[in-house]
Amino acid sequence: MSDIMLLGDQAISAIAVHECGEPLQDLRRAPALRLDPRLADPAGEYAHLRAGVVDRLVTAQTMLPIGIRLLIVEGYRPLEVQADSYTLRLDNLTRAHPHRNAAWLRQETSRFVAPPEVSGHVAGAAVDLTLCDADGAELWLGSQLNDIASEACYTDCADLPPQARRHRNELARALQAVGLVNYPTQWWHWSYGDRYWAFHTGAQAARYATIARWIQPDDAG
Ligand SMILES: C[C@@H](N)C(=O)N[C@H](C)C(=O)O
Repeated sequence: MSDIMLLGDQAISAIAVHECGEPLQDLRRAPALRLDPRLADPAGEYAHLRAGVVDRLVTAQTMLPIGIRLLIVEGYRPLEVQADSYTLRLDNLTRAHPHRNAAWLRQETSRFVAPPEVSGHVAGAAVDLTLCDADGAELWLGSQLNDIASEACYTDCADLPPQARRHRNELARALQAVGLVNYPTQWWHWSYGDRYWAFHTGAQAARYATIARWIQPDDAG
């Protein structure tokens, strides 16, 4: 697991961003995709993603075996929410490793929580998702989504039940076919158009910049 390019690496923050201007789309109005409410916020921000990401997910779903669907858990995340969880994890790691320097702490924090300035969720570019059956029952992919307590969160974890491995492979095949990139410390985290995606695809720049605060159309006036 040591050769993973972490989100806190300078190679990621050095990548330019050329905002393409694509809007966020509300997945609650995209019936083709099933949305899981476990992280729902009152404004429905979690249910938003850039339109180009939504289109790709819809196509990816058609590439899954019959009877299996994507289950979307979290898309857009406000900057302040990302900043709070980054600071919380950094503080915990600093307490646990008081002799480590700032660079090491930043890298290790980013193993599971992105620095706010490079976060794909804050750009509407990253999505946490899993698989479900035709009735919406979640499939087992080897760990709970967002459970980072065991090695099973790593996408390539060797020690998985065969069916969980099969499901992970099916998810990866479909999402990679439409151009999404996985963060290898978390099998559920995929993105398109953010800096991490640009790094891995060789794109000259990321397509989606940070959206600090998403404003509902009704609030805009
Ligand atoms: C905190 C976890 N759910 C997550 O989203 N991690 C990624 C790497 C992020 O913070 O962007």
